[in-house]
Amino acid sequence: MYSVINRVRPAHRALAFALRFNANTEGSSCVVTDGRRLSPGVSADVDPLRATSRRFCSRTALTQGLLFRQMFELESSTYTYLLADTQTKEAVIIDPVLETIDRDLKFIQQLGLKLKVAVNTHCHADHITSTGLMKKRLVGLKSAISKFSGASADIHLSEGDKITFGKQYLTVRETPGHTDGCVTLVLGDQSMAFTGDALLIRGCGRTDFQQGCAKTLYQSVHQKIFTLPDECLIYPAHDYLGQTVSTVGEESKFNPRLTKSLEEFVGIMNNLNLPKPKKIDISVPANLVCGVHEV
Ligand SMILES: N[C@@H](CCC(=O)N[C@@H](CSS)C(=O)NCC(=O)O)C(=O)O
Repeated sequence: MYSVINRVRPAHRALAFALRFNANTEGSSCVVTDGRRLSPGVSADVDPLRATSRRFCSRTALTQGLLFRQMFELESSTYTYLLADTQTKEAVIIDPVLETIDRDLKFIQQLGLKLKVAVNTHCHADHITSTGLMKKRLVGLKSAISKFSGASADIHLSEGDKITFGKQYLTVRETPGHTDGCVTLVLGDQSMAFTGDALLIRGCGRTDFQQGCAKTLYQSVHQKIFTLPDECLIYPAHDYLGQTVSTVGEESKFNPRLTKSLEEFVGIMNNLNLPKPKKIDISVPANLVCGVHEV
């Protein structure tokens, strides 16, 4: 971990430390960003140039018997989540990244967890999943992804499926639009939702490749995420501004894209003009085979 942090720019290093040491605690944590340009339709409420002094809520759910960790991968700004039952030690990892496999496996080993399932919220375009390699390193680990993703996995998920670990479980809600195979994973007591790229904090996943469809995404978010309790914590697959967590209540009130009408939303999404992810041409083919393409 230290060697990774030492190779990066000072602002990134500070962000990594802030996320490692301050996230997942009660109250709020100070995080730092590197002044990225905001995408069209993304709120300027979080000014990246002034974000060094901003504080972001990082409260976690208080579900009894749940261990929860949010981990960050710097290059793709991806969040990986680890959830475990504190009694049985059975665990699930969400959206693990190839570059951070050693960190994640070391952490799992240190905490004495039995990792049952590695689940991807969708076939990622910007980074390669570590799921396939993790399966090679952890006997009995199963991979899971939506049946609509087109990707190979041990478990193909569909609406209403439950991923259990000890007394805890995640329920699958299909939330297509960024890709056909996007799912949101909701903790059993509906206190947390892992939204992948469907809903980001004050943003959402782009809809300009991999079967993306703005109208479908709008309907997914409104029907499958905004119908969760207002207090439900939102944990996305990415954040580019140092934000760590939001809630259904906040996003349904303040999300600059998804509070618009369907027509306005489609207009915003069709005019984002974002450069394509740098690693898309290697990530997608690799993620279609659990990240082990030509490995
Ligand atoms: N610069 C990054 C890619 C950034 C990006 O396109 N992010 C995606 C999610 S990963 S496919 C996205 O949906 N962004 C939404 C937005 O509004 O920014 C790279 O080169 O990898």
